[in-house]
Amino acid sequence: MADAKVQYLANWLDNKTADSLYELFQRELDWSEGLIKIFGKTVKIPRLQAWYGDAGTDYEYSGVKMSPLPWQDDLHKLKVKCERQCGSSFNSVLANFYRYGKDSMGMHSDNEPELGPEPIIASVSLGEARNFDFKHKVNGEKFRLPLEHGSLLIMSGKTQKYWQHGIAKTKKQIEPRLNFTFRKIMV
Ligand SMILES: O=C(O)CCC(=O)C(=O)O
Ligand SMILES: [Fe+2]
Repeated sequence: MADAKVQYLANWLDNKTADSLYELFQRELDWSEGLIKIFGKTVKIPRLQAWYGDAGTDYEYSGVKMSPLPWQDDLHKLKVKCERQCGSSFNSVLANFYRYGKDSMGMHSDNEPELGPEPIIASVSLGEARNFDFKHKVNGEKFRLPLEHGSLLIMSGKTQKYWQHGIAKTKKQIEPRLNFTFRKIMV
């Protein structure tokens, strides 16, 4: 991919760990129906989500101000494992719970000013594999990458500047998927 730095590590978590975290995070995290503002109207987003992070890492997301919950222990351990892998530090995570095929995430870039000019984002996936779509903002080039159970995707460099990404809906009968995108918010 031109203008991007993307690394995909399949089976980054061994299967046993991935299976147990998949169960544990569904149970233990404080999932809620997120809200966003579209043209001044507040609407539910098509998935559940939860923000965890260090105190003070407030984040404005699609017009809605979010304050992080304090780290859950296992999530904090996963953060440390991502930090070791990436050689950089993270202070917050957006957790997403795609309950079924019609849950999705629209095309976007993680390019909020709080993330700095070339953010490193570490994205852990658990459960049903879902397609991660990339689209180049200038030439429209596309890539599709299924994010599998236990995988880690690292996006860095100019990826957010030049590419959008998202999770499309599917009509297939599928199991839930969890995703965790660890970020560093400049405070
Ligand atoms: O679920 C995914 O893999 C994508 C999540 C994402 O793009 C985000 O949280 O910004
Ligand atoms: Fe994203």
